[in-house]
Amino acid sequence: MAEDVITLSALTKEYGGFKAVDNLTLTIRRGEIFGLLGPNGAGKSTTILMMLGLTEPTSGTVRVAGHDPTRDPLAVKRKVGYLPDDVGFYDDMSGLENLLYTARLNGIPDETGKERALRLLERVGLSEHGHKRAGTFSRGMRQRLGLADVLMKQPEVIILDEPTLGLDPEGVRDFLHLIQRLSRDEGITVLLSSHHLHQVQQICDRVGLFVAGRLLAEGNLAQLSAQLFADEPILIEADVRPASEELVEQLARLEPVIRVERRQDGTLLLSCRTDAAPEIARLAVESGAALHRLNTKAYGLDEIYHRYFEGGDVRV
Ligand SMILES: Nc1ncnc2c1ncn2[C@@H]1O[C@H](COP(=O)(O)OP(=O)(O)OP(=O)(O)O)[C@@H](O)[C@H]1O
Repeated sequence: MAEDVITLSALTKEYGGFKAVDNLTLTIRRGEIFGLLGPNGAGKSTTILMMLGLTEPTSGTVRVAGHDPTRDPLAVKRKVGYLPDDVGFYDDMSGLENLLYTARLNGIPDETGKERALRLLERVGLSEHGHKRAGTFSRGMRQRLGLADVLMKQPEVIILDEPTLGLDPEGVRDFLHLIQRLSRDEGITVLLSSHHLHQVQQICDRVGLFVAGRLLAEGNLAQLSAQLFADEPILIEADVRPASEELVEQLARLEPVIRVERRQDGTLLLSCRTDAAPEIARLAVESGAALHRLNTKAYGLDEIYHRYFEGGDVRV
């Protein structure tokens, strides 16, 4: 069993009476890439700030790399690299000079610092640009330089807050794969916050879904679906033409049917407790409509995305 690197127990942060993070319990293991996923305002940044010792929990405990960030923020800072969504560099200095500056701030000897900086520039694909002023770097280059920067102190854990913000699709893909390679090659634990389910899912071993300060589910995609849709396990797509209002109402009244949704392409999507396909087919045909297609499908990424990230029906 792998060692736990980050442990959050009943962690809560209140601002006034408002709970930005509500009773969060979560464990992240060494070498894992964990995605902290949730729509804006879900409490991701607040959780990260508590892990870094930059804000104090109202209640509950945090341990990161063997330390309590509230009591010993410096010990955590030595072992944890943090990449905010917009990294600040000295724009008049070159990429390499920025990394050397970080080396000095972290008490790394010049010789070691230079070797490390050159190796990291190469790792993040910036060796050709190391001598250019950081101010001339594109958003994607800045993010890669930011990654090299947090790796200078050889952290055990890196925490990335919305690292793909503002990158184009190709930049997003390259950056995510770079994180994945670094984690695999160097055994670094990665915590990545994002509100892009599709992105997070590409590289994370596990994700935790946050909504309104609470962790609704965690695990890989199949586990998330199982937790989120436990009480409505069957999804049926029906292509019925025409699907009159009256038919939709009749379908919604069927005992196993929890909800009926009319999709943009005109098809119906029915969430059911049990497989109601025979009853759906019967009602459709009795209504005089043509039944073009009826199939059951598994809950997956799209359903999770639709419900929790597109302002769908959020049940907290
Ligand atoms: N210093 C603060 N004072 C009062 N409320 C705050 C403070 N910081 C955060 N909040 C509130 O706490 C909630 C969670 O914010 P947080 O920034 O952690 O969310 P997030 O998931 O990181 O979202 P985003 O992606 O928008 O940053 C929000 O409703 C926010 O307005």
